[in-house]
Amino acid sequence: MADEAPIKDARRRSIAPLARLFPYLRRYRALVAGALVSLVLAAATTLTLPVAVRRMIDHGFNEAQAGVIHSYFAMLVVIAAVLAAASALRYYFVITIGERVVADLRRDVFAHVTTLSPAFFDTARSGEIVSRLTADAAQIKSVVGATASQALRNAIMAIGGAAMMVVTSPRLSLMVLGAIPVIVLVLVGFGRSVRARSRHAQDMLAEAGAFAGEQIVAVRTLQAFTNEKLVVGKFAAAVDRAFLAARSSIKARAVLTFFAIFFIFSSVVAVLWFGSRDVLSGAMTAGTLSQFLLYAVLAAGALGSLSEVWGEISQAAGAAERMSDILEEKPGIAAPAVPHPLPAKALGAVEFREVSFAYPTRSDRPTLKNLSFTVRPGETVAIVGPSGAGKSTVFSLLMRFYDPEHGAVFIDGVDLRDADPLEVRSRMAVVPQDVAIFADTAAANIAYGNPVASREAIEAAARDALADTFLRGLQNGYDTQVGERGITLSGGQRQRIGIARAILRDAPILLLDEATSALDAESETLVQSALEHLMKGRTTLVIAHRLATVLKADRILVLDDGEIVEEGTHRSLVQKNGLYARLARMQFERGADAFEAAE
Ligand SMILES: Nc1ncnc2c1ncn2[C@@H]1O[C@H](COP(=O)(O)OP(=O)(O)OP(=O)(O)O)[C@@H](O)[C@H]1O
Repeated sequence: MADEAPIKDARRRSIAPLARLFPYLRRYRALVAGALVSLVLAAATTLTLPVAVRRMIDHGFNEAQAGVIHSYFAMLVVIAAVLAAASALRYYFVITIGERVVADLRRDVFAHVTTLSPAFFDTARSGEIVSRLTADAAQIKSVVGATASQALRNAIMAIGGAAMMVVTSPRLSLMVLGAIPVIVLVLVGFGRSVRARSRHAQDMLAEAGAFAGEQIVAVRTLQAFTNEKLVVGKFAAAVDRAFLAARSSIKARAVLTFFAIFFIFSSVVAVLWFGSRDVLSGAMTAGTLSQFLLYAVLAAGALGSLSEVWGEISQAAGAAERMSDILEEKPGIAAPAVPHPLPAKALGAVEFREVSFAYPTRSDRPTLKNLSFTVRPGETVAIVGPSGAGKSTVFSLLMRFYDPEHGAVFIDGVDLRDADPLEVRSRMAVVPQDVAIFADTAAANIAYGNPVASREAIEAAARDALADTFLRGLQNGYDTQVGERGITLSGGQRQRIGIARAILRDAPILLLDEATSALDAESETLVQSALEHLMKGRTTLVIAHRLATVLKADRILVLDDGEIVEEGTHRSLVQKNGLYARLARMQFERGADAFEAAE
């Protein structure tokens, strides 16, 4: 690990990551060709101007050749028209390419992020990933869309200008040539420091963005704990750090610009000084000196802007690298080359065989220890245990969000590691404790369980989940916007949406994580009835927090510290008077009467 950092640093300094964009550019060959043609045309037209100027100075300004000067001006107008058209086309092609490429890149990065396993998200901050999709992508867009073409135009102008300088006066050109190594050295030296600083600035900005994102998502908690001042202070400090980092990068760039322009123009002045002596001695015409000077100014200006543009290009290289880092992130969980198909007719049998597991972020502490149990098709098994016992982890392994370290998990006799995770998950429907509601219509939220479901199917699922009545009561019924920027649903309503989603998914295995938050009696009855409907004919694993649920379960597994410590029915476990009996007395207080009755 230790020697990896310098390699990465060396790689970071280069603009090589931009090469990752070539496959995207290749898709739009016609646009790229159009951009290149108009670019070269614009540069070539500009390069003809000094010749026209020399001719006007040497031949134009005397009475005898008044006709010639008219035709020269007419030609200049034509050149201006070509230059204008070529520049406009270049703008169109180049900006379109930039937008197109970045749209593709954004889509690919987002698509890739959705394939990454939860282990990646355990350590990555979602705000940072969003910043890759927005800030970094915007930076790449400006480079692909404008800076790259500016760089190319300046390169053409610099090379073309230099070539024309040699053509115009080889002697003066030689002098300029002497100055170039000095200039290049300065540019390269400062360029490095500018890039390092701007990368740092970008990192700082991403950090501030991630912090703000986190707080905004949790704004209710933030306000409830009246931590506005604290949080604003922290954000202000983060923004200030980003500003200071940006200022240091700007300073370095300003210094770079000073040296670039000073060196380049002072060498032009020196050349002019020598050239003027040649004109005085008659070795050169005034027009030729003007032509040489104009080429020198064009070439020098182009070099100067190249140095500026270079900073932006390397910034974008940093952005491209961060985006490709995400693209290169291999999903920890992937289908094998030849996935073992699950039986065509799903049974819904589940088995954990000697499963041991530790989260990658806490590899020293096993969360599940040698866990073995089976669930027969159609059976309802409740998992009960103290907080942190590993109940949710069992679900995560079953959905193959993580792989066990030892042992294996089977569905219908197939080891999950041999199957395609998409197929495995498509056999399951999950109702989590906290149902995620997306900013969309109520109908679309239910259809998340099966995006191709018909409107009738959605409404039928809502009826079965006992959500139909309250949905119809909303302002626009099923088409009411819910979630962010829409109406907020109550806990019980969210759960029933979650249940409707699971009904629509119609999967043979059902994973229920009962909400711990207390619903009022009426909501609870509704949710319970909806669940009963959902569980019919399916294998159900339920993390149980309610007496009604454990009473109905065929079997109860009692989990403690990653191990099954007891197993049986409510009655047998209460009689055993072990951990379950203790938990039941504490957890099921609300249903105390029923509890007594069941005993
Ligand atoms: N993504 C994660 N990374 C690291 N550790 C985790 C992760 N998720 C859970 N844990 C840890 O694993 C242990 C088991 O967690 P799990 O969520 O499975 O417990 P649980 O029985 O479902 O608890 P609760 O009833 O409180 O939800 C806990 O100690 C928890 O801190």
